[in-house]
Amino acid sequence: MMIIKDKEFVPFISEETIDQRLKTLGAQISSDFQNEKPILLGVLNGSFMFLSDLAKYIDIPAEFSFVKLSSYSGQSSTGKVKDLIGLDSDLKGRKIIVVEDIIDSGLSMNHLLESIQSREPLQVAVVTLLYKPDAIKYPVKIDYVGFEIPNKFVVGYGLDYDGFGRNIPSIYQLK
Ligand SMILES: O=P(O)(O)OC[C@H]1O[C@H](OP(=O)(O)OP(=O)(O)O)[C@H](O)[C@@H]1O
Ligand SMILES: Nc1nc2[nH]cnc2c(=O)[nH]1
Repeated sequence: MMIIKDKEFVPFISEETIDQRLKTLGAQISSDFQNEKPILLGVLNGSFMFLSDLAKYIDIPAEFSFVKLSSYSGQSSTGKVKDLIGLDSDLKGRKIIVVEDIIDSGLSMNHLLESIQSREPLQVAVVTLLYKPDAIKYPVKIDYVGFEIPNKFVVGYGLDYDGFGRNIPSIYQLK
């Protein structure tokens, strides 16, 4: 059991289980993108640990870059519109692999994909460590999923609760 601020969390996915899954994902991505020189685009803050560990199992030439979604700017039919900030790579004509820690409602990934598409990449694939199929409100085509999980709040391995818990090396679930 672990307490972060006012909430209790219980162990959910171990370091060993994550590591094994990342080995498989890395091998799949390496095989699918051989000779393609993809750009792996991590979405901060949550993806920092996932992308860093996954990168070690990617054994093809690839570039690595990070972006962040601003908290919001303006409104759209889907609610808050988030802008893509910090992009320092030219995506035009490139194969992009977007790397997220979690897809929950799908809102963030939908906004992200719209922003990325406007930069005219050749192809966009999505990899997420965690996916909550029961929480999805804005459907997303996901190419690689680490783990499908129930609709319960999780922390650790990059994911925070109110800013804390990102440095926990495994994943915990709200009790
Ligand atoms: O599918 P959704 O319902 O949109 O939720 C998923 C998003 O929520 C988290 O980001 P958050 O905004 O907490 O930022 P962080 O990565 O800095 O923790 C996560 O990293 C995803 O980007
Ligand atoms: N930490 C954390 N962030 C999220 N963002 C969307 N879903 C989640 C979740 O379950 N945990």
